Amino acid sequence: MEEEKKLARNNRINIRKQKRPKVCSDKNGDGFGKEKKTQPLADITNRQHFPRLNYTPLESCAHASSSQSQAQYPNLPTQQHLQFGLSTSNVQTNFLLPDLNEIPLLPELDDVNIDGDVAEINDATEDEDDYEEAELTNDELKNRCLQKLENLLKGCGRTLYDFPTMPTPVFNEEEVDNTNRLICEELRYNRCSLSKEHEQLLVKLTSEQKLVYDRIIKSVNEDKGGFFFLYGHGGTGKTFIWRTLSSAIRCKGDIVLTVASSGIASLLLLGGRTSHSRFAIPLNATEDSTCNIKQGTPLSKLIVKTKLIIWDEAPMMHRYCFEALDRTLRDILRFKDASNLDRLFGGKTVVLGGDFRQILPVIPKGTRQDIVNVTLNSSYLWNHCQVLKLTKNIRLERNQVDSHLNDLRQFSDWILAIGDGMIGNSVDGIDKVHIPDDLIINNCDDPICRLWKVHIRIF
Ligand SMILES: Nc1ncnc2c1ncn2[C@@H]1O[C@H](COP(=O)(O)OP(=O)(O)OP(=O)(O)O)[C@@H](O)[C@H]1O
Repeated sequence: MEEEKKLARNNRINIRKQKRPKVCSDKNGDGFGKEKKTQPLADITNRQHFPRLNYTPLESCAHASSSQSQAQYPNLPTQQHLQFGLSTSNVQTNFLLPDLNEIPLLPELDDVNIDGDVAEINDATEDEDDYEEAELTNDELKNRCLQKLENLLKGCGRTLYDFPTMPTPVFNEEEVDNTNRLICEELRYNRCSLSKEHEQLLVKLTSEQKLVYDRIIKSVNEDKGGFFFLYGHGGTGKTFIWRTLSSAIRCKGDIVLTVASSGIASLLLLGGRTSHSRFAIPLNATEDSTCNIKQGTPLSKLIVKTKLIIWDEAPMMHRYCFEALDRTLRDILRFKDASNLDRLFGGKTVVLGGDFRQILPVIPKGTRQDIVNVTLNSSYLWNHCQVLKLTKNIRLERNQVDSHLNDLRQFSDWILAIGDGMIGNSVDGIDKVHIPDDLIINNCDDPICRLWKVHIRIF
């Protein structure tokens, strides 16, 4: 027993000390004992399957292939399972990239694609790789691979520039920050299917929806910033426009942040979050509050890269929340361009949406005046806001077969008229609205049961 433990300990030590793999497999996978050949990087990257590969850090390849070969060839000494070597003192270029074709033990390549789960194969890189699923072009994939190698080498006090035959990565500000989990999450969408979705949604837009879409997309494309409010009552297609806008931008590999004032509303948005959670808005925002986002953090980098911010159900939020976001974006984005300090939301395109007839901010025991004072349109921001309107209730129009369509139309018009202050008399500051008889449940023993039956009948 002691002997076995000693042997195992020696094996581990030998593996760690090993500066380069002593053996590797050949094309047939059974050629242990041959020296590893040096291959130019281009031979490897130009192979047909390469674009489908998720890049895998060297340690992962070594780990994955090593454990699989152990499963297949249990009788081989442990060292012979290690197929790649990366020494802290002596890195050989021919070991930097796994020779994927020539190592059949490196698991099924079809499983290791850009949508795949290297992380599942390799526990060691689970945290690191599970967000690296953004769709990449061949060049981006190659560059990421090289960036990762460069980072690994830097950890060893070396650099790819030490190896003249190796290509070098491009690191620049606009480059995808693949260590930023927040950015990677926002780039994870399937661009191809989003592009198709966008085409389908775009042709369906009504003329007033198309006008709204064009205004916002123009602002995003020109990158000059803009502050919009999309005003439309229920069923006019606000969510439909959010989907069209976000698919248009995301299918190009750009970032849209979709938030809503409430958790339930955020569920209707693809990638939606609550605004408090996404922008770290203080729970009790005051007149001078800023969001809890520090310069240089992953969240601030995500915001810098964002093309469009969509904020649904905005009217129910206290105006201090929007003002806090405005101050924070100016502060973050002034480092990109000093003039952003003087621009609304730091020059980002921000679209809020909702209906002021619906829920307004809740002020405990507040008067009407208190509530009006804290709504968005009492903010300094509102003076700079471009209000876009949707008026046609598409939800109703799509239900033309519904035998209760007329009832629904009447009810919808009546509710809107109340919201617009067209119905009701003001007596001593209190508005009184007459409810039509057909909407009142009279003479009933069990009103809740009756209401339930009526509700089911109509909807
Ligand atoms: N141009 C369109 N073509 C086809 N269907 C549409 C169109 N616009 C909206 N719809 C449909 O109408 C319904 C209502 O739209 P949507 O949910 O976007 O409205 P909304 O303004 O967000 O409503 P609410 O405020 O109640 O959430 C949805 O089923 C949506 O798919």
